[in-house]
Amino acid sequence: MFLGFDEGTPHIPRVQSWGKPRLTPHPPEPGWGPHPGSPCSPSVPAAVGKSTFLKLLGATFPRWHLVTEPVAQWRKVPAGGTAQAAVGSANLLQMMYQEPARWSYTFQTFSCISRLKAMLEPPDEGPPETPHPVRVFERSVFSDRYVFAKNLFEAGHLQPLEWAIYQDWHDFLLRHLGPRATLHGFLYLRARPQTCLERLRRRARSEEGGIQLGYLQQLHAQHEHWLVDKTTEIHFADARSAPVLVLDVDKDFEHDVAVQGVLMAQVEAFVTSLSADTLPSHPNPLRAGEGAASP
Ligand SMILES: Nc1ncnc2c1ncn2[C@@H]1O[C@H](COP(=O)(O)OP(=O)(O)O)[C@@H](O)[C@H]1O
Ligand SMILES: Nc1nc2c(ncn2[C@H]2C[C@H](O)[C@@H](COP(=O)(O)O)O2)c(=O)[nH]1
Repeated sequence: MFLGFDEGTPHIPRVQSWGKPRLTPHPPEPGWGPHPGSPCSPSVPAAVGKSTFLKLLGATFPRWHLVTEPVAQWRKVPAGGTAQAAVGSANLLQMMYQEPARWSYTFQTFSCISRLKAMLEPPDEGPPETPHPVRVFERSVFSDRYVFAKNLFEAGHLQPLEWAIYQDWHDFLLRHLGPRATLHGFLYLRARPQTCLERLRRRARSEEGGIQLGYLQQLHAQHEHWLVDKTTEIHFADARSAPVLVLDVDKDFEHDVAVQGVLMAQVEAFVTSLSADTLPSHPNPLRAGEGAASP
């Protein structure tokens, strides 16, 4: 997940999501993803519990703007020149899992662009007295590149030429978007690959029936290299230096109010520290009545 503060909206931080979620704040700088007032995003392997976690964030911090992953778009891409998704649509997620060597590059272009669109979309206008103080993205353009695309390349599903082209346009777009594509912090929802596999089986999404533990282990390792060991080469200074909050979600937080309280308090403290570090003149984005549930 990525966290950020909303760009252009004073007093709004942003965050990104994980493996799949992220956070960012948006004022002079963009991104919860990468910057204060820009977004943040959670980063997580598949089926770690991002969506469940985002719902909890939404219930605890109702004024935060949460941006979910556009997985529905990937399952129904308008195809054959028709704009009617119901007639003539392609399930790109399924195609990528069934024939990764053929469809991985196409998938990564579509997923990355759909993530960028979500990031650049201004948050819904609320009443002026209740601006969104924080934006959280379920996953980001950084997970797209430094987890999924990198992993597909290393697994041999992206050809060296495809990987080079992907990185070229990814660099170009992010450099030109500058602060608009920045995230202020990352939430890393960490669980054992075996736990993710159990949750993935429980979710039972038809396209994911063939996913094996080995694939989730690869995604887990990519997250660890990027966010914990810091051995992945990150080509953007803001993303490289953005703070990371590692949250242990291996335990069942879905049905445990005490664990939920602890997690929400950790996120609240992290976002507060982001605002202080990255937005010196930025008022505390967490206002009365918006605190996390007590542990
Ligand atoms: N902490 C948790 N403990 C137990 N089950 C969970 C937890 N988080 C999610 N789940 C369950 O695991 C499945 C996948 O969760 P979901 O939030 O959809 O994952 P993601 O969005 O990361 O793919 C769902 O059935 C959900 O109810
Ligand atoms: N090859 C890629 N697959 C991706 C990417 N982002 C997400 N995904 C897959 C993983 C899941 O099967 C599904 C939705 O994710 P959940 O987080 O809900 O488990 O999409 C990507 O960039 N590349």
